[in-house]
Amino acid sequence: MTNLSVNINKVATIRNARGGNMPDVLEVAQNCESFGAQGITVHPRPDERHIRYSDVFALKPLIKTEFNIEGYPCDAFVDLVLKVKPTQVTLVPDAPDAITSNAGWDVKIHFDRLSELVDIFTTHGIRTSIFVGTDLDNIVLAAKTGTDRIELYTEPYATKYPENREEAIAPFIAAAQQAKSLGLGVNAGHDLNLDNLAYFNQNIPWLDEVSIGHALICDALYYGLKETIKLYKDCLS
Ligand SMILES: CC(=O)[C@@H](O)[C@H](O)COP(=O)(O)O
Ligand SMILES: NCC(=O)COP(=O)(O)O
Repeated sequence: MTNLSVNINKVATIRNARGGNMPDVLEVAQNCESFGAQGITVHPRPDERHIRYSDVFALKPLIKTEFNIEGYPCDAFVDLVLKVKPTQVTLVPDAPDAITSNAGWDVKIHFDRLSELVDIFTTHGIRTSIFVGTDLDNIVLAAKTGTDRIELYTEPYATKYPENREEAIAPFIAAAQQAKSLGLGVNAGHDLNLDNLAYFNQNIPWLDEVSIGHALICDALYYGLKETIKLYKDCLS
């Protein structure tokens, strides 16, 4: 079974628009769990334009499922993760001014730093995941860092899916097979939604986890959070 981790960044974006505490991201995270989400994902960025570092500390004692912190490993991020000790840290190579994540790591270029980070987090009992595209050699190098998992960057899949889903999924099946053969767990995320998720999951049945934020929070406007989480979990069953 593939776990659903709900990324609550967008909930914080709405809260931050008015400066108060509505919606309450802590309450929403707990609601997601009680409605069946198997994890909560946050992606704090240096400008704290959505999830704030203080939210991450406040969430930690409340999250009863898997807590996944994603982000670019600047010193402040590494310090945050080591203090909070989530279940999983996902290392993402996005620039501070990126609107959203737009690529996976080039592991060859960043191999030494990624290996060092994996070692540090592993020593502290935190599962590690490295955000990557579908290049097979890059996944071999990711495995050599000692990471537990990779997260496949699924934006190219989501973009191509409406025109040709067989072509869209092919490189992701190959990448996930490569990861599996190297003993890596496989996560996936970015732009997954109610249209494209079931097909992705059916074609990669050994997928461990998807983290979904933008589309899921938008769908919750129409269906409500409880029904939306059920609809996403139905895609993963
Ligand atoms: C790594 C990844 O794909 C997601 O964490 C994505 O970056 C979500 O962040 P936003 O909600 O800020 O777009
Ligand atoms: N890791 C991907 C994630 O957390 C959510 O991405 P998106 O669904 O907001 O595109």
